[in-house]
Amino acid sequence: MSQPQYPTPVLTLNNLTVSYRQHPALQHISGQLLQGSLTAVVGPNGAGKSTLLKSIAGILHGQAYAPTGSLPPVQLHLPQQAVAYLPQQSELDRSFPMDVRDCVLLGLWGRTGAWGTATAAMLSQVAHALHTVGLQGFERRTVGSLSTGQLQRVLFARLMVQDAPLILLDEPFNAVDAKTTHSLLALVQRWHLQGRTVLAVLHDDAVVHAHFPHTLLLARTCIAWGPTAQVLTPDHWARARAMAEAWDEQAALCTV
Ligand SMILES: Nc1ncnc2c1ncn2[C@@H]1O[C@H](COP(=O)(O)OP(=O)(O)OP(=O)(O)O)[C@@H](O)[C@H]1O
Repeated sequence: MSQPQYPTPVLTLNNLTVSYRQHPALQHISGQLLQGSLTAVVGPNGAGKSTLLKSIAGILHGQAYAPTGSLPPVQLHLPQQAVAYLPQQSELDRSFPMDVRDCVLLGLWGRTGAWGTATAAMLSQVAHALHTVGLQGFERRTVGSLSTGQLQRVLFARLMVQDAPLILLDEPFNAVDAKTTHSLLALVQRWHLQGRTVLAVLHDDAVVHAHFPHTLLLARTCIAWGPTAQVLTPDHWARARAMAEAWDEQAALCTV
């Protein structure tokens, strides 16, 4: 008799709360990401979307905790190395003197080691990834000389070689033209079909409706999380915007 197939969680959030210097940025987020799911994270500016991704990627500069309960606030059911993270471009130092090939090779860091040499197989993986994103021949260009869209393609090539089961994308299509967005969305779709789990911060509801079956709507707390059509309703957005209007960046420090 065959066993029933239960969806496997790759990530559980247990009452995740994050504060930066005692100012809360996220509060009481609980839920699970199931293996192979494709989920958008949306919400007003300052809603805590990037904070959520950084908490999962393990690169948070704030404090993450669970105010109640004994479980860890972010429970990855995968090793941390199994998580690939694409930061917002504004967080990258483009003046760093690195060429495109080395930038993509960083995705293989775990296999080359800090001072390791890239093998012919690795270089061929890099060439293949650059070809897939339409940047063959760009290997020796410095990252600082690329347009925003070209750099985003390079970073997607890096994610490809990283070959991670959980992929976090922070505003992957920001300042990227429609043609590039279209080809990067095709890559996201391919990752989804390969069974990878993808969580992406997005600002364009039309893109979310068209390509992301699940959505988490954040306004420092969870407004709704589930099938996209049930989450992106006018009522939910009105609640999220009303909460955003009430945020006070100068509020007194939380001492609880
Ligand atoms: N390193 C930090 N130090 C102090 N406060 C921070 C830090 N990072 C974020 N914040 C604050 O936390 C809150 C949530 O920020 P976050 O960047 O996570 O929101 P977001 O939803 O990604 O916003 P946006 O849509 O504008 O990118 C904001 O009030 C922000 O100012």
